[in-house]
Parts: sequence; C-alpha cells; structure tokens
Amino acid sequence: MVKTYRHESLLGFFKGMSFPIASIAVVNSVLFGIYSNTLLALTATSHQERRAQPPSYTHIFIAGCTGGFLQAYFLAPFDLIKVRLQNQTEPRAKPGSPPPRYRGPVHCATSIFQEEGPRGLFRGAWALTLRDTPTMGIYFITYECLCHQSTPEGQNPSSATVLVAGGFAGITSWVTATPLDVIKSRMQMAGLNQRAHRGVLDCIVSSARQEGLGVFFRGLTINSARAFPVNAVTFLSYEYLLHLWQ
Ligand SMILES: C[N+](C)(C)CCCC[C@H](N)C(=O)O
Repeated sequence: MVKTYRHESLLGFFKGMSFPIASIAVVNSVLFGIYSNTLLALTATSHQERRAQPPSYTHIFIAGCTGGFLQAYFLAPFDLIKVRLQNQTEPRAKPGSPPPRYRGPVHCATSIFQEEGPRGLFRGAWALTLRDTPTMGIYFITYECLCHQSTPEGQNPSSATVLVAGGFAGITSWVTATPLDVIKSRMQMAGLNQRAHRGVLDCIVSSARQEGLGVFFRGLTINSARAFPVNAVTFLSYEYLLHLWQ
C-alpha cells in the first residue's frame, strides 16, 4: 500500500475500476441467474419455496459450479482488462514522458483486439473457468450451509446471518481459488510480456519451479480481506431484491 501510494498516489488504488463496475452487474446477474435457475431445474422448487424445502448440498454445488462455469466467459474480457491496467505501474504521466501503454479500459480493449486478435480478449479464460467452476460451488455451499445452521427450520435468515454467511462464503471461495487466480493472472499478462506459456499446466509447473510453492498463495490475505465485505453485501442485495420482487 505504501509503495503504491508513494509511486502513484491515491489514484493508484483505483486503477482499472471503471470496467469492473460496468461488468459486475452483468457478471453477477449471469452467475446468480444461472445458479437459481439450475437449482429450479434440479429441485423443482422456486426461490420462495426453498426455505421450506431446502435443496440438497449436491444440488447446490452443481448449480453453483454451473453458474461459475458460464459466468467465467462473461467475466474473462473484463477481468483481462482489469489485470492489464492494474499491472501498469508507471508513475502518473509527467509532461514530456511517454504515454502509458494503455490509456484506459477502452483503449486497452481495442489495443488487445488489434495486437492480439479477438481471441486475445479471452486470454486466460480457460484458467478463469478452472478457477471459478469448483470455487463457485464452494461459494454457494458455504453460504447455504451457514444460513441453514443459524436459522430456525423453515424461516428466512436474518440480515445479520446473510451478511456473515455471505462474507464467509466469499473468504472460503477465494482461499480455494487463489492458486488458480495466480496462474490466471500470469497467463493474462503473458500476452504482453511475450512470455507465452504453453498452457495452464505449463504455467503452473514453471511458476512453481521458479518461485516455489508459496507463489500459489500470493494475494491470499488481501483477497480474503476484500472478500468478506464484498460478498456480505452481494448476498444481502441478492436476498433483499428477490424478497422485494416476489
Ligand atoms: C470464485 N471466486 C473465488 C473467484 C469468486 C467468488 C466471489 C465472487 C465475488 N464477485 C467477488 O468478487 O468476491
């Protein structure tokens, strides 16, 4: 934090933020929409009936994995742009100095499209899919399990329960996702560094060889600290909005 602040001032912390904001609504509606509809297809109970007839954890896991798998393709280009912009750590442009490689998210997207082709925008998408498919299953299982444990039979969980269960769901899911998150980000950056990996496995092996196993836990603390508030609010909004519209 100190380095980022010294080097890039407060603005450095908000690098690559406009695109995630634009994408979060789309990505979360795909994720929660597919999760809920897969659960409906598997159990034939709607969201309102789910408290009285709770679905099995196997069904929750399958629905979460399906949601995670499909949202990864919507997330991939936005996530790539975020990673590329966040890794651009030159100090803010002084007069006369060369402009940064990417001037902003739209410029970043068009540059990747021109330099790396349309498929370039999906660089790292496979690693992202591998990261999100099982960990989104874990995400929803943790949430439902914690809500179930702290709510009397047949009742809706309280707001406090939703916040805490959502927060822990985010942490559990991020802890399990971190090793593949590291690989995903490296593959997304590889297109830029001309240091292309031959695939996910090649990236895993070469990262472990060069930097040891600790590399797979890089960012774990900050990811978990961020995950609690973000996912507490995500689940509270989800429950609240469904309740409002039913
Ligand atoms: C599956 N994985 C751990 C990657 C994400 C789980 C939580 C997703 C949430 N939108 C967030 O940004 O925290």
